[in-house]
Amino acid sequence: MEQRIVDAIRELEQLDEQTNAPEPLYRISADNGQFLNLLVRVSGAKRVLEIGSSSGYSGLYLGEAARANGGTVTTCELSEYKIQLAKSVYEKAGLSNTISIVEGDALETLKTLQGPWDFVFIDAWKEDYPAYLHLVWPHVKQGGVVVADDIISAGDSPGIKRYLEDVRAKADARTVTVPVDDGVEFTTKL
Ligand SMILES: C[S@@+](CC[C@H](N)C(=O)[O-])C[C@H]1O[C@@H](n2cnc3c(N)ncnc32)[C@H](O)[C@@H]1O
Repeated sequence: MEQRIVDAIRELEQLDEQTNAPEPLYRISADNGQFLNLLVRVSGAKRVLEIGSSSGYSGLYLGEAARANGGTVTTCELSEYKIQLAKSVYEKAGLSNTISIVEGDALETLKTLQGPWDFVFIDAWKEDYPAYLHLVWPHVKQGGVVVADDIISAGDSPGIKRYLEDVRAKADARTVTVPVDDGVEFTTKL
């Protein structure tokens, strides 16, 4: 990975350790980041959507891979603090031409975004996961991928339970839980 992307990743890891940050970052782990980066690379995804940018940490892994594929990342966030933080992080990493932030409530902004999506990463509040699946699935291309985070760590939450029921009930999906870090649900559209 390019040094300035590695530096941006390290900077956010250090910020995450500070107890006086204005808002918790709730970032994925470095292992999960590497996993997402590899998934985007091997799938050749060019149109990547992320729901829940936070500080931009996961976006760095997604953006590096999407750019290698000649693609872009669209990422949704509603916290003003995190939007500004992510923007500066993408800039420092040299990824601001690759990653664009859609500001506002993703439950609304997603209705305005054009698919098709090759790759979708869902990592916002867990109770909204079923709604996100409902909103994005029609816009996921055939052979496209949806990855949802915290499937094991938040497995008791009603949102995650419902998400798993819904995704497993889809006739046009194949899906599996992968125990990387907090656990991700990896789904492809048939
Ligand atoms: C778990 S954090 C995302 C972490 C990020 N993917 C990472 O690993 O760096 C969830 C983020 O989703 C955002 N979020 C929650 N609900 C949202 C909504 N309805 N629209 C947009 N962003 C939302 C929160 O503000 C928070 O920053």
